[in-house]
Amino acid sequence: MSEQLLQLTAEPLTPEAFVAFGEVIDHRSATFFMINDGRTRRYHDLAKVETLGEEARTLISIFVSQPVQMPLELAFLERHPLGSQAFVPLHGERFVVVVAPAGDVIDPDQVRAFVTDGRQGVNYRAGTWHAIQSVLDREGEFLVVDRGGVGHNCEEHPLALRVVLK
Ligand SMILES: NC(=O)N[C@@H](O)C(=O)O
Ligand code: NI
Repeated sequence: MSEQLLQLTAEPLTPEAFVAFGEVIDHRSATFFMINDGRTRRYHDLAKVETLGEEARTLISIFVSQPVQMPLELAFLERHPLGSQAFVPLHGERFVVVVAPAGDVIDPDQVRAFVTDGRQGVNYRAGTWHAIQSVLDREGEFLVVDRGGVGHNCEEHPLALRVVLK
């Protein structure tokens, strides 16, 4: 039996809409305190880095990704059970975010699609199902913070998806 194609329209990303999946990394919606003799605003602790399991450690990487074409056709979502994963654009790149709540089965009714505004990053909570990075418009460079260590930390869940922008 062919798998049902799930069609989604990407909504503008907001911290409130994303709360079930992790955090939106965006200083514009955050508080700060002054440091460096009043020269720097520190927008502190914007997202929770999770690193679980044997020899777990935090990795800082750079992803340079080619843009996706819309509508975005996806065949699976993935999850990282042993750690969070954050993506922060380095040059104002917009990207598409597709997520579903953690759990061993994905309920199609709970899958959500978002589009960022170029100033936002995301931090997927450990176990949150998500599409692989999907940058729009042009080649994108992202700072990525996620988990290294022993153990398998990337699982896929087949799901036929088509995502459109409004
Ligand atoms: N595999 C990898 O490092 N990246 C993916 O997890 C992704 O979410 O893009
Ligand atoms: Ni991932």
